[in-house]
Amino acid sequence: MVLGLGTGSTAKHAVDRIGELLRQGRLTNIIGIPTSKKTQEQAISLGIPLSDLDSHPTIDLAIDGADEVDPHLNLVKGRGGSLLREKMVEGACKKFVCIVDESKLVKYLGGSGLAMPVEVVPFCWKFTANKLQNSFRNSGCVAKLRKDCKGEPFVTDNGNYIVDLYLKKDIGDLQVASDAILRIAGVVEHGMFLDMATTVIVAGELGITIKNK
Ligand SMILES: O=C[C@H](O)[C@H](O)[C@H](O)COP(=O)(O)O
Repeated sequence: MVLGLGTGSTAKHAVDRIGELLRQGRLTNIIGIPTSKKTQEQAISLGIPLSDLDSHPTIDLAIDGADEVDPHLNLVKGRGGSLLREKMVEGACKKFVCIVDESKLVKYLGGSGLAMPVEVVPFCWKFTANKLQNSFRNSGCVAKLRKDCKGEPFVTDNGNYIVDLYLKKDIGDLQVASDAILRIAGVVEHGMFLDMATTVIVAGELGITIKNK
């Protein structure tokens, strides 16, 4: 089985568990495809055999977290900065299981008021950020360059920057918004994962809910 290994505080538990099952001999014959350098390091430390999309262009199952989930199981991802590799790996999956707690459920993407990440090339990032902000001005969009803890631009695993979009209102048709973002030269990828999750597992006060596509 080829397994996409997600990134973030939630996915970390899943990767730990996969490592544990392997060690106990309860899981055999798996290959992991990590979605970030951090997950790659974690998987190596757990002895999980790894490969990549070049060698395994079809993935059986990916497990990952998300930042927002809308009622149609569309997601926002990338507040940890790993959206590009996640989108490549999870876009190549037969099944994509997303695990969240109920604080991640939103009425519409961007509805948490938190960042909607867009990965951009560093070259003239302000130009790209302005284009992004203008594209969504009707939704009260503010575009900000993400900084690291030293106040320097946050650099992704791919050597790019992240521009976070903060929205005051619904951006409307998500596919139209996605196409508009991807048409801007300088944009590499955005954190909206539309129609990609096949299952979302939601942990809440009253237990676990499983939502299937
Ligand atoms: O870039 C980060 C990933 O998209 C994460 O999967 C997402 O931010 C959710 O992370 P967490 O499980 O830590 O809330």
